[in-house]
Amino acid sequence: MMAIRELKVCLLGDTGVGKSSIVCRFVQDHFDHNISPTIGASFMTKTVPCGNELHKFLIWDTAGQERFHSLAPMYYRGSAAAVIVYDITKQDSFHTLKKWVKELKEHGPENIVMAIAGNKCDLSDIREVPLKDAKEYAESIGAVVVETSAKNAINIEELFQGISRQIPPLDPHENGNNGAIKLGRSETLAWLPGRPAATGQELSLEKTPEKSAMLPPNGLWGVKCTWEGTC
Ligand SMILES: Nc1nc2c(ncn2[C@@H]2O[C@H](COP(=O)(O)OP(=O)(O)OP(=O)(O)O)[C@@H](O)[C@H]2O)c(=O)[nH]1
Repeated sequence: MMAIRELKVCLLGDTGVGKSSIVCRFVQDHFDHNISPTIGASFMTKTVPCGNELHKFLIWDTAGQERFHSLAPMYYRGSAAAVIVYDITKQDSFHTLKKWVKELKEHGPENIVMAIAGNKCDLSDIREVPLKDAKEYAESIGAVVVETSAKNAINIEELFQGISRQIPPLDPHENGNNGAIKLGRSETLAWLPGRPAATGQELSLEKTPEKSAMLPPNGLWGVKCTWEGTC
């Protein structure tokens, strides 16, 4: 049995830190020296295995330029995870990262997984942000942290694997109060686009409309689950 989960992920951070380059490396294994600044946001997907599940990342790469800041809530709202990127050669970008974390804590989804990427680690000879500082900060906010290089394909897969590991697995054999949903053969949970579902909210099952399931206590963050095979 394999569950496919769609996980909305957004990338946030200063302009020029390498958000688009990270996504491009992860999805297409490609690096473009002349990549243009993002206008608004761009969208890509990639599916990776995680234990007994497949995680389909729905990746929203936001524009880092200040004039686009007000659009960000559209992308982090309903996200299962946020990748907040700074450039290890620019201390300012690390300050901006802290502002994003504050905004996420105040206005983002309650259970959002935060992953910090210190990008451009191929330029460590001109680094301004010590890895130790990033690790201490990440620990203080309970975030995953890794230094990456989109250019040299360092730790890009690991960054997304780190997110996957933080997403609690769904257990189709549990039910009710302890947090999972029992589904029959080939049943599909309704998609809850763009908003976390409330605790205990009822979901209709698309293929068996007479049945319903209760959401786990911590909500599902807009996750669509397709169970294949027999439960
Ligand atoms: N040396 C090095 N350069 C990188 C790396 N990642 C990105 N760059 C370069 O940094 C510049 C900005 O990269 P982008 O991916 O456009 O940055 P961004 O954060 O998406 O920028 P916005 O779209 O404006 O928010 C480009 O010239 C990239 O080629 C990296 O890992 N190492």
